[in-house]
Amino acid sequence: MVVRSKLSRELIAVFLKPNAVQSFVPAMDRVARELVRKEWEPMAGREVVVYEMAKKYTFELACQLLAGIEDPEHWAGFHDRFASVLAGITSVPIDFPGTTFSKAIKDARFLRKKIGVIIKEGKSRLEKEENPSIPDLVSGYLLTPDENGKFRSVDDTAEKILGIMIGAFETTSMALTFTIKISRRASPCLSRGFQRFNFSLPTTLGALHEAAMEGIIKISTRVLDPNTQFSYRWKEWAWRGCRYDFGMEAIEIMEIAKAKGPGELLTWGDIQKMRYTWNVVCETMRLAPPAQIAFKEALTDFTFAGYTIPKGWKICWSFHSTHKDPAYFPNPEEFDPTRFEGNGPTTYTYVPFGGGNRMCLGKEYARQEILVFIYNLVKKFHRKKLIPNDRVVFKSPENGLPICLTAHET
Ligand code: HEM
Repeated sequence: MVVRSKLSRELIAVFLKPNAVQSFVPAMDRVARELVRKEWEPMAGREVVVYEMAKKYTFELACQLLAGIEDPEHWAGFHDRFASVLAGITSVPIDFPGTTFSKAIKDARFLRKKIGVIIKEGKSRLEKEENPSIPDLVSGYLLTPDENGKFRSVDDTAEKILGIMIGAFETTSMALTFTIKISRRASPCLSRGFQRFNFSLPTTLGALHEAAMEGIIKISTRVLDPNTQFSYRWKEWAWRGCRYDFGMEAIEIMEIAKAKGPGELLTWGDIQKMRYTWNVVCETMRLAPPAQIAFKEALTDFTFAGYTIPKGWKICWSFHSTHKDPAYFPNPEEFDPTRFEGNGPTTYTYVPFGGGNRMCLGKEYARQEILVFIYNLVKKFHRKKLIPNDRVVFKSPENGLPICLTAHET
């Protein structure tokens, strides 16, 4: 059993390794653009709920890129069932009609069956191919034998795929929702500046200047000189100067957008340029970790804060406590993405993806899908929170973070 789960981990690790998932960026962008066209643009000026937008996007990606589902639209109706299974994992385990746990069991059974059908289709397709490729995780499972040289059963594969889809979809949706909740809105001045100056250096500086004049931000006068070369250093100053109140991520996103031809999809190279945006997301996940705990096993006896933990005990590690420790994060309640500049936090102090040999395998996949979503949102729209202080109940905003989108003028 242990060997099998190790093998399974290796298989997922190969599929999700950073240089393998790089090729997913255009596909992620295509899905996001479709959502912009079909769902977000028609809602301009009306209420949209960020958590729902994020779930739809991450779920569609999980269907296409992990499970190899070709008609994610058909599957869209099932994402409540995924949410139900997730709720069951953290519920009181009483299997009695009407309980969350009991509903989760039923929904898991339903989904396993549905995934099973996809797997069977994948299997017959792979059997017909002479040199079958591995375009998704399902194919990976079906084509890789276990330690006894046997291929996995449909049920076993369905179980694994269901687990990964659930883990992948909820955490990422949560990270996206909180990023929109916590990070500041892009200032209308910034966007006016973008339009007026066609996104160039004077744009940025002009927009910053305008924002400073309107009292939205406070920045050094040196940054405001529109004749200065827009070097990395300037950008850094601008970033520090406006201190994320400004939605600085919008600047780098607009610069990427400006360099793209019409219809040209994002690439991994573009994702690499979104450094500030990723710092904003990292800082959001520090304050609101999407997965809040992890279980670890003590490999030796050890003493912590006066308590002796014997070898073999299971330990519940709270990411919140680690992330709010002022020894590692001065003014821990302050939202400050600059903490992630340079080498960033020291090892095991920033752990939204866990740590050690069971650390999240989907970290790079998650980074890409989060940045692609933010790129598409920020590039197209201003956003206004409709309930600015939407209360966080348990671990998500009570109302899912309703916002109003307004398309940038073109
Ligand atoms: C923001 C998004 C995500 C967060 C915050 C997150 C967080 C985590 C955490 C905390 C763990 C447990 C680590 C530990 O015990 O030390 C984990 C495990 C895992 N995650 Fe993620 N995750 C995210 C997205 C994803 C995605 C998108 C995928 C797949 C595409 C994924 C696949 C996995 C897998 C396979 C494991 C199990 C690793 C193992 O047990 O060996 N995760 N994740």
